[in-house]
Amino acid sequence: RQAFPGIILDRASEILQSYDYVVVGGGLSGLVVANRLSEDSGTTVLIIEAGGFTENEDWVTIPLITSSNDPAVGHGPIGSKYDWNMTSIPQPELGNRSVNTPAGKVIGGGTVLNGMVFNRGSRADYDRWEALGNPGWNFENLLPYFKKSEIFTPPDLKLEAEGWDIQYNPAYHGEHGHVHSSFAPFVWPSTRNYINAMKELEVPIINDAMGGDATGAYWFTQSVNPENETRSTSQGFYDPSRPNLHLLIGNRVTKAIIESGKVECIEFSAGENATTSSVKVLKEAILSAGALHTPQILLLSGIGETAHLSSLGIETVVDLPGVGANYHDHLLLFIGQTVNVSPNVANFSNQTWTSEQFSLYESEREGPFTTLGGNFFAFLPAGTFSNATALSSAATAQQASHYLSPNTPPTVRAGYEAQFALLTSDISSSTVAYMEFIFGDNTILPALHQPFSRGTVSINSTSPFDNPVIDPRYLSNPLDLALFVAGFEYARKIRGTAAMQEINVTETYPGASVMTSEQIEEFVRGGVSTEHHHSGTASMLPQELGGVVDSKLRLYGVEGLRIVDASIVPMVPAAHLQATLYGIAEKAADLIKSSH
Ligand SMILES: Cc1cc2nc3c(=O)[nH]c(=O)nc-3n(C[C@H](O)[C@H](O)[C@H](O)COP(=O)(O)OP(=O)(O)OC[C@H]3O[C@@H](n4cnc5c(N)ncnc54)[C@H](O)[C@@H]3O)c2cc1C
Repeated sequence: RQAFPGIILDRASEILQSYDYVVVGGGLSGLVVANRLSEDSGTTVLIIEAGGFTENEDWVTIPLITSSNDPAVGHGPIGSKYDWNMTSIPQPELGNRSVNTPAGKVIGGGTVLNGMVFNRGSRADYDRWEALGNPGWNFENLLPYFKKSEIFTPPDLKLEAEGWDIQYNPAYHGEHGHVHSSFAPFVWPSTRNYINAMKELEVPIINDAMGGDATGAYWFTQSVNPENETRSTSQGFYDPSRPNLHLLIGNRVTKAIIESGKVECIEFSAGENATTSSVKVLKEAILSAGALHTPQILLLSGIGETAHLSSLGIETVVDLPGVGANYHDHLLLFIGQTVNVSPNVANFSNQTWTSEQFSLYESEREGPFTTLGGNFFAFLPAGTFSNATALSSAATAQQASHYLSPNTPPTVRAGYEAQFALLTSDISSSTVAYMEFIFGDNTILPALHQPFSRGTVSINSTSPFDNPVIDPRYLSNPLDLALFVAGFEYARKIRGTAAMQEINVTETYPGASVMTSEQIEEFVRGGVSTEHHHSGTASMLPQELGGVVDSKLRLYGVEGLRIVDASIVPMVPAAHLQATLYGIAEKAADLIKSSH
């Protein structure tokens, strides 16, 4: 082979001895960073990814199938060979349930598994990052990067002809990026009732929520390529024609070797019994293994809290107590319902109808197979769906870090206190959303978007082939449970509106057996699951606040090592995470380029 064939490599022996940049993980963030760094043909870049490529199976690419777990339409990639198939440790506040925590083990990472909701949070969600000590990390500064990543397509005129009033503002969108954002060409008829229900409840309808005004109800885009109505992933950022970009698949990074405070090499291996190889880093290594694996790699490299490292016999290279701390996530709750309007998702139980719709998708790229089951969601401030005054008093009465794990390091505690102050004061804000309400025909799912609880990702083995220990400590702060109870009750209020009653929206699960606050609490504990927005496990924060990276995403204490993935997010925004991460990775690439 030539020295730089620009190919996908599946054997360690084929790679060069050294690269300017080694990117760990070819998921969402890793592929964006690798793309931008390799734009300069004189710069050499290697990506090392544990998984491989998909074969563009229907269950990965067709929006309805891939985002569904409805046996009538088929199962998506969760639980498949493209998933790491991990679970959390038992969660005491969830009745000791372990929660499934799917994560992409594939080129494209989570973007191959995800539900394709593509939206951004409110201005205030991002401005908080700057307030926590990260200069330049605010909405205004991020917007150009959000736009840079995106290939936006306006709604099809057909939707307007059908009477759907979908507005957009071109100033908030980009057209020259590599991930598609588009509106599904099909809208379930019940959406009209949802929209009217929101109006009835005086929830603002936002014309285009991508511009930082995102508290209210709105149409959202999907990461779907409108030309063929198939999933658009971060693989769009992978350019195989570049000879200076190498991609090694099927290999797991086992650790970073640090000498005299600088990254020297990245070690990797194809399997537990395979040999370990290493590649020299000339400029920087970028960890983009995701919020569940990046802390594992750091800990295996001797970067973390000394007490944790020494309990496993790992020598400390950098004592950084924030590694694996500040874990937080959005949680959601399934509540079942039926609607009486035609068609609705219950039609999928009719095989003939489903086959007809599938044929329509195959021939015209139209119909319900182009959607995720819903196109219009609400992101609401606490004051809209709960008694914000009571919640605010309860938060104010709390000692900020009382509900953290007792062995939380002091710097992490201090960082949480700063976040807690923001979470508490924003309960009364009208521009910060605390819960999302996902609408579909068979459910209204409340999802917690400003969690007060914090957990950890750690390790209990020195083998890089063992899974990390995921302890989200879901609902460990009782304010999260209180928010859920209010969210559950608000979902009933939505169902009770005249607009929803026009189509007889009826709760089928849990139904009348769950009425009191205590019963709702029990239902929440038994039912919540992850919305897959794991964040914060290597937070961008000042070191005295438990930070792992600085505002240029450089790891404290090591030269030439940056982190670019969901683990740097210090406080998760009230939005599904991918659109935010695409923007972060774009900004990170510029930060890296400007320092060399
Ligand atoms: C089931 C599911 C549904 C979701 N739904 C939505 C949604 O609808 N909308 C939305 O906005 N977001 C959604 N998300 C979230 C979003 O996809 C993730 O937040 C995002 O993919 C995280 O990006 P990342 O770069 O941090 O990590 P990832 O995209 O997870 O990439 C990490 C990559 O690193 C690789 N890796 C890990 N460890 C190693 C190692 N040791 N060596 C080599 N490679 C390694 C992994 O295989 C993976 O490819 C969903 C996620 C999931 C899992």
